[in-house]
Amino acid sequence: MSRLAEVLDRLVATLEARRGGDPARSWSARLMSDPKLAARKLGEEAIEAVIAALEDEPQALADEAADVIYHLLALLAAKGVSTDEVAAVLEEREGTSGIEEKASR
Ligand SMILES: N=c1c2ncn([C@@H]3O[C@H](COP(=O)(O)OP(=O)(O)OP(=O)(O)O)[C@@H](O)[C@H]3O)c2ncn1[C@@H]1O[C@H](COP(=O)(O)O)[C@@H](O)[C@H]1O
Repeated sequence: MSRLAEVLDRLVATLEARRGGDPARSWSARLMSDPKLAARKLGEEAIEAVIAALEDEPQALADEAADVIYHLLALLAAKGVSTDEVAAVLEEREGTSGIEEKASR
């Protein structure tokens, strides 16, 4: 398994462990108890990632990418969408061309 896949697995487990926890002590618990906050934070982090990319700042982009991934996982958890559901969509797309898929829409 890749290093990213391993850390994502641990992060998903951490989020589940924080579910229902004290929002004052855990940012994950706070995000999962407030899906609108989780969605807003994901949007903010995505914009920060775009800015880092446009400003050509590789380390800032890596930092913001980590924020985006964490907040996306928290939003999925908050909305009860499992990472298996996302994996199933990605698996379905494997072997297809993104360009062809876009053209058929
Ligand atoms: N990966 C993260 C992670 N990434 C970002 N964040 C938090 O997300 C919040 C983002 O809020 P802000 O945008 O206001 O903060 P910011 O981006 O630093 O501020 P700006 O630069 O945007 O002004 C910060 O409080 C970060 O600490 C994270 N909080 C938690 N985790 C993971 O979740 C675990 C459990 O954390 P708790 O749930 O807090 O116990 C941690 O051990 C980590 O593994």
